[in-house]
Amino acid sequence: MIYSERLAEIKIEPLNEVMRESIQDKLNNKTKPLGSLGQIEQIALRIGMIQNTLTPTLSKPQVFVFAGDHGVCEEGVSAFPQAVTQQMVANFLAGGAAISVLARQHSMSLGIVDAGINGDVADLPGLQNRKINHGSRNFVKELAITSGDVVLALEAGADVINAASHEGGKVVLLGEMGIGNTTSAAALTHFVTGAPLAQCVGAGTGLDAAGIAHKLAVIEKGLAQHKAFLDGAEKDAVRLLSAFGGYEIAMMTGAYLQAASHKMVVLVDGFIASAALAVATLINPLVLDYCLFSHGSAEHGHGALLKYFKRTPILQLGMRLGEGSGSAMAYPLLVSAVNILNEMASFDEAGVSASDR
Ligand SMILES: O=C(O)c1ccc[n+]([C@@H]2O[C@H](COP(=O)([O-])O)[C@@H](O)[C@H]2O)c1
Ligand SMILES: Cc1cc2nc[nH]c2cc1C
Repeated sequence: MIYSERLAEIKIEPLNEVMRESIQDKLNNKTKPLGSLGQIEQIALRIGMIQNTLTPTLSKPQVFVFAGDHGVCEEGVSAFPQAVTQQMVANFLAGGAAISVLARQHSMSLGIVDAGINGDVADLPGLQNRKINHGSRNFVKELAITSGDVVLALEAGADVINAASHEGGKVVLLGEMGIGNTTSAAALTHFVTGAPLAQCVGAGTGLDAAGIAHKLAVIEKGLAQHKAFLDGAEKDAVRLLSAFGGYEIAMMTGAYLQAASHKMVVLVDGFIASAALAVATLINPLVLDYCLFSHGSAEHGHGALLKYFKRTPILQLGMRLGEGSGSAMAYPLLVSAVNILNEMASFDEAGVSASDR
């Protein structure tokens, strides 16, 4: 599936299996019982394989939060009003949001990207303007995004990462902000994973049981609306994003692909960030090799995505905020994993007796 020349240029290399064995050997020879650092060892292994080295480094972690609005909000699918998207964007830039605090704590740069906010926010200092539209359209009534605009969004996401890579970044954390986006993400999750829709729909920002039932009914209407459009192309990334949106999700999809092509370590955030990655796997499944899953989101549908990826998240903290906040929480563990691989003594070096079994 080639959507544009720009996207066709994004090539992702498979990881080097020979390096897997060398890193595993190095980990096995550290002064500890075999496998005793559990998942930290798998994190070190993946980062080493991504960078194709026994001595990986994690310089310049960069967080990007992609923000966009969703026309389907007019169906009453979120506990919060749409205006919160742009209000939170102002909060990110002013330094008062959760991701602002965490990015400061870990000395990460924080880039906020207007992917499709429904408001005139161009005057907000520091905002990256990649706006394609003032929000997606209501997918219950029409296509959320034209196919042409989906391609533009994929390309814009890739461009954001290209710029980050030119600055020497080796690690990216992709987050999002968009009132209503768990509704889009639920529809996408259903199509990509094949899980029943009810397993993909949850409370989002805080719906009660009646609210969730209404949200499910709204998405079912959307599925019926786009049945003909998707017929025979249920796993076509551009058609799926066109049917259900949103701009920030499509930009993240492009960003994941470009980050993997640059061999960056990619930290995947919660439900919406994972849904965007799931769509990216339809374009190139190798993208997954470059990703670490920061946390299991409390949003109901995240389980279906993690099952589809066949991967275990690093943290289980009951989080469901978005913004890249789970990834920022998990980042210090990546630093620990890399330090273990680089600095911990081997049995030989430390003169410690290895296991005789
Ligand atoms: O990342 C998650 O797992 C997550 C789960 C639930 C909600 N959110 C955030 O909440 C917003 C979407 O929720 P909603 O109810 O408006 O669809 C959006 O801004 C997301 O960043 C994020
Ligand atoms: C306040 C608020 C902050 C958020 N951050 C990400 N999604 C969000 C949704 C709401 C409602």
